[in-house]
Amino acid sequence: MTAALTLSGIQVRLGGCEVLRGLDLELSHGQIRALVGLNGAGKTTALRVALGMLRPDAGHVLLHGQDIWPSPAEAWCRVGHMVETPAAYPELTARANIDNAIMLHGMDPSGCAPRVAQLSRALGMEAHLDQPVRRLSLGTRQKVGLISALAHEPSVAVLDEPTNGLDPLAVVAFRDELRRLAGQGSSILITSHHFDELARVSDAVDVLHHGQVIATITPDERDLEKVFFDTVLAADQQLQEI
Ligand SMILES: Nc1ncnc2c1ncn2[C@@H]1O[C@H](COP(=O)(O)OP(=O)(O)OP(=O)(O)O)[C@@H](O)[C@H]1O
Repeated sequence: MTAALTLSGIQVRLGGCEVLRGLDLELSHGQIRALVGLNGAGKTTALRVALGMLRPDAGHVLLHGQDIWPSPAEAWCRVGHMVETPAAYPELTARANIDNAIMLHGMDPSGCAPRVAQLSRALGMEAHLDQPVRRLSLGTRQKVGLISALAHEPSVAVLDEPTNGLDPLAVVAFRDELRRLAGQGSSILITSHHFDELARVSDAVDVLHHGQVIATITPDERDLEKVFFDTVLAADQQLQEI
């Protein structure tokens, strides 16, 4: 079966630095896959490439088997995403921001209203839907971003540090939501620094180090945090010996 999302041989140079150095990654149907790595490892850059927000210097990005270039905006619209700015228009209400995102995905906001209501309830966001985003706390803005990314039940979702700033109740609700989406066949790529959370929700965790995937861990088999540190330390040791 064709993968939902494939990144192959991705190379990116930014500001004279090699940020991604031949990154390969495959997201299967119904899979929750995570990218972990130290600050600056290239996680956000990889997601931006996956979404067609950044053109790689080399390599290919395939969405459901089709190269996303030369129409990256189309691919971007087909994928649920939250990378960098959770809610784009601070003067608009949370609901208007969410509706804008739904329209960006080519859907009718009224058709997605029940789903927005369900996600808002689950994430504890109902009371804030009609407030301007500029008045919302950081965690509440994050919820706006998550609802915007998931309201249209995307076949592929790409989420950068989705649980940042969420309260514990919202973290649990978000985890349930990811599992529900994956159970329906959606594929989800996330980044996070929260290993406990990743161990609970991910099917596979890729360790990104200096722009390359150096290991893939199945979290239910092993202590994720320990394997991460061992893998990164061993890679650095090898580099020093060269
Ligand atoms: N526009 C840019 N110009 C130059 N360098 C950049 C640019 N964007 C990112 N970088 C560099 O690319 C590297 C990877 O950044 P990226 O944001 O992808 O890392 P990350 O793994 O997401 O980090 P973090 O865990 O801190 O979020 C960093 O060294 C960063 O400084």
